[in-house]
Amino acid sequence: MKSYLAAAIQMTSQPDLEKNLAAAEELIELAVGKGAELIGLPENFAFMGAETDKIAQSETIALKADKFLRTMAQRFQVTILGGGFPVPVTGIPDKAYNTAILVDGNGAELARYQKVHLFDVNVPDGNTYQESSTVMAGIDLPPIYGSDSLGKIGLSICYDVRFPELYRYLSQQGADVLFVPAAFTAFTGKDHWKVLLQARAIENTCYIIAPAQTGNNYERRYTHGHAMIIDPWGVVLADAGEEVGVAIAEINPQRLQQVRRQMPSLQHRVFV
Ligand SMILES: O=C(O)CNC(=O)[C@H](CS)NC(=O)CCC(=O)C(=O)O
Repeated sequence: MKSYLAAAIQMTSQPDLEKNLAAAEELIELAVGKGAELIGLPENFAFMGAETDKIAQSETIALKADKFLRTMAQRFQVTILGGGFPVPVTGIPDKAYNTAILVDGNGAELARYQKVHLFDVNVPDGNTYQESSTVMAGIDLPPIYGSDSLGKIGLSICYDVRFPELYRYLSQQGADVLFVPAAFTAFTGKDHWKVLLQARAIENTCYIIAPAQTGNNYERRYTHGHAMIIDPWGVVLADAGEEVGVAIAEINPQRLQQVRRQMPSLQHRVFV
């Protein structure tokens, strides 16, 4: 593993696939221009809109998002995480998996994860979130991709961040870098987002790359923003604020080793 720059992209995706992919392309280009070699796009990067619209278009979204990620990774010779887009479930027409994929500079898929924890929560922001009405929950623990140059990369999506056992599993498998692409609500995000991410970084002594949605995506849906990269000590290295943009920071294996020497808590686990 070498030192390199990673990017957490922040966007305001809307119910418009082509528009979102065009915006994502610009932001990827911006990140590449700044030297990023590992780039994450947020949950719902390709489409963010009413659940019924999303499911109606899921076949097209799945095909185009997949192709887009491969094309971008190849064109810019970088590794890209597509932080969550709907992939239809065979035989069940009204359901899709909320899927994240990691692709390399050859356009090859390295890892795939289907979101396990679904956001069925009545947030006091005027919205009821019932993700399970259109999303099929994944049943498998997330994968880790071991890259010689970028380190061991673990996947997760958004609401998963509230379930520390998932990240404990990933760190036990040797993860160095944990992706948490999200579309956190503005309401929960203001109090929970940064704290949860820092906790996952500190307790697992891993880097966290957390791409995010921000602003008013559609109707009454407001997302929190603050795409960020956090180091294994819990220090926020970069924070995209609330505007569309990119948070960029160095992923450094020496820093990982240093923190793991200074705080060897992973070696002191008793139960899991
Ligand atoms: O809002 C939308 O339209 C799109 N959102 C999403 O796709 C997903 C599932 S509904 N959002 C979350 O998981 C938010 C979690 C969260 O905010 C928390 O854990 O507090």
